[in-house]
Amino acid sequence: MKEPLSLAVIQMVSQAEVSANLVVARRLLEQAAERGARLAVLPENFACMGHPDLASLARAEHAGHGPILPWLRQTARDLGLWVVAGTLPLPPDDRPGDKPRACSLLVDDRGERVARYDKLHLFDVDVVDNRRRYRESDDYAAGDQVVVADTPVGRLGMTVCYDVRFPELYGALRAQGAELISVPAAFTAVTGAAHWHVLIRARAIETQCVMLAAAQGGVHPGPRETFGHSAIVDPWGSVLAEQAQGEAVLVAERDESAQAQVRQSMPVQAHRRISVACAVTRAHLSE
Ligand SMILES: O=C(O)CNC(=O)[C@H](CS)NC(=O)CCC(=O)C(=O)O
Repeated sequence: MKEPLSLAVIQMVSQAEVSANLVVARRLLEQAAERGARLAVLPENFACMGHPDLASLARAEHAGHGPILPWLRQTARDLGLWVVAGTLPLPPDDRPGDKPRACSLLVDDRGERVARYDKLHLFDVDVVDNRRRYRESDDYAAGDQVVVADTPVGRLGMTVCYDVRFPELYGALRAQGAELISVPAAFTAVTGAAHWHVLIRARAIETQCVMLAAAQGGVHPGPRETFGHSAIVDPWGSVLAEQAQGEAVLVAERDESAQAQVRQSMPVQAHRRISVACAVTRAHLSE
């Protein structure tokens, strides 16, 4: 018998203080490891929601003085767990003076960094909630790369939150062989209620990938309310596990033969008539 490939999605209600969020994240990752997970996905901004000075935090992390990266390496190593570290603010590796990006890091079970994905689509949107206006580009610059990485649970495509509204990114990930797709998120309560489930299930169905959607779900400083409903969705679009609000650990097994069956019986990748050129446009990059 092959060892099961268990996947975990962590839901949090992160606050402004980094150290307190890291204590919570550690406890939830421990639960994921105890339940047999090989890879776990943390939500967007797991370590800081409503942090007053993201630029300084990003600079400190890049310089190796921040609290988050050493914590991440240590936790992954202690628990023997691959971790998708939701997002944290980091400048580009080779340009530490640049504006931070919303960076999703993949670390392996020895705590080594395996991949870095910088959120491509920034949430500059007017929403009818108590904040009304989101301008993510005030704090962050956009990424410029599509990223897949091989893990023991399969080939992972990396995305973040608002990206989930841009199916061509997911098509590019499928074309690059993705079998699982991570979506750390902090959807607003308003847009989440209207669109979240449709979007994550549609991306699962279109790509025939497992969607690992790790959300923030509750009330944060601001105040700001996030939708939650973290979920693991299988390649047929079925929701295998879900949590509406509050801290949670979701675990599900990757069924490789079921995924192969879906892809074989409905070969959408072979049927594709329109291929979208997979060049990331730089036109929207700020600065
Ligand atoms: O700013 C932070 O503290 C954390 N980052 C976020 O919350 C990000 C950028 S503001 N949120 C989204 O992308 C929401 C997308 C969304 O809600 C939708 O597409 O409807």
